[in-house]
Amino acid sequence: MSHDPRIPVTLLTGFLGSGKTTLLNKLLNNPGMKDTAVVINELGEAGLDHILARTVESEHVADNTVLLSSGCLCCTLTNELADTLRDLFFKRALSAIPEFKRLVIETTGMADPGPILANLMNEPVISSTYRLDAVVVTIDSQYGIQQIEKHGEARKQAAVADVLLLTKSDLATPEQQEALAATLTELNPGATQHMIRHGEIEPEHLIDVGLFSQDGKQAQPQRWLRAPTRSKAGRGMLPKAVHDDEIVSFTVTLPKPLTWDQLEPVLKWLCATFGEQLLRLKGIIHAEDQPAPIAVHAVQHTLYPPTLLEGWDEDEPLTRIVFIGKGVDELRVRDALMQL
Ligand SMILES: Nc1nc2c(ncn2[C@@H]2O[C@H](COP(=O)(O)OP(=O)(O)OP(=O)(O)O)[C@@H](O)[C@H]2O)c(=O)[nH]1
Repeated sequence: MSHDPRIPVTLLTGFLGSGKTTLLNKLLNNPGMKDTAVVINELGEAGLDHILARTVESEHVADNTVLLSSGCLCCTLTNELADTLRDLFFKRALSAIPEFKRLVIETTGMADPGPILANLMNEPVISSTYRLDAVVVTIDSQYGIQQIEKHGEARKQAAVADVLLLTKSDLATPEQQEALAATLTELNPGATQHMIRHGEIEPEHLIDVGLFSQDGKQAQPQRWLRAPTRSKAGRGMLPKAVHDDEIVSFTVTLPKPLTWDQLEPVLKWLCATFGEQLLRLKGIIHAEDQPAPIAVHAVQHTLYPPTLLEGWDEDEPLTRIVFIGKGVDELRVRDALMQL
């Protein structure tokens, strides 16, 4: 287990028209974002030119911008995403393009983030050179609730987010804004929420918000996990019943330290059991056989190698594992973990 030198990736997604491109344009014009490579996935050829023109205002970014336009990253283009990321990495290594320090991937509005995340993390060359920093999701303040209710894609996007951006706040009433914030808190209590207009937000809220910051130092694991120190429901309380297709997010807090050797098989079993239903798993583990806390991460069937963190930044070390899934049986998960 070691610190992570890989290139951080921000996955920017959000429903059709929710403000992804507006946000990206603003971000890329921020001086703090100058060493950024960008992969943009648009459905169809239409609109590419104007996006290109708007996005690539700085030459630095122009060289490092790739457009994938013949399909959607989550369905037809998964290999192309892998090829593109590999290509960018090798060009960077050969100094054929300006050295970039981070990558932003903008998906189409109908993208299912699950397969994209799995692709990012499962392809060996990609996962050895890039690491997911955060999933940033834009949600239209006016129409977001309707879109989440009607479209599974919008719901999944919001559920896996680390950062939720409630866009177009100038177009929504205070009631709409409050209702959307409450809906999102219920769907994804662990994500941070920011209300924005015209894509304006400081990059520090979206970039390097994962486990490690740009200078290679550990960022804030607590912020990365975004799980309450104490489960709101309290230990031992029964979780709500869920429908098979409902996206749930819950945190399991373990009462005592354990060893990685004890925990790993159970996490692998959970990944194998829930597979595609498990959109994301993130955890900070108090392992008594390790000198410091460890961070774990899983997507669908895959559990990733754990990372050793620097130390606890809270008084009482506590194992917390966040599950985000569709139809994941919370009771079964708690049962399996509590038996440790
Ligand atoms: N009034 C207002 N309009 C906004 C705001 N943010 C974005 N828009 C407009 O909303 C429309 C859609 O924004 P885009 O940034 O293109 O949205 P997108 O998510 O990239 O759209 P797709 O690529 O189609 O999924 C554009 O006309 C933007 O100018 C905002 O804060 N306020």
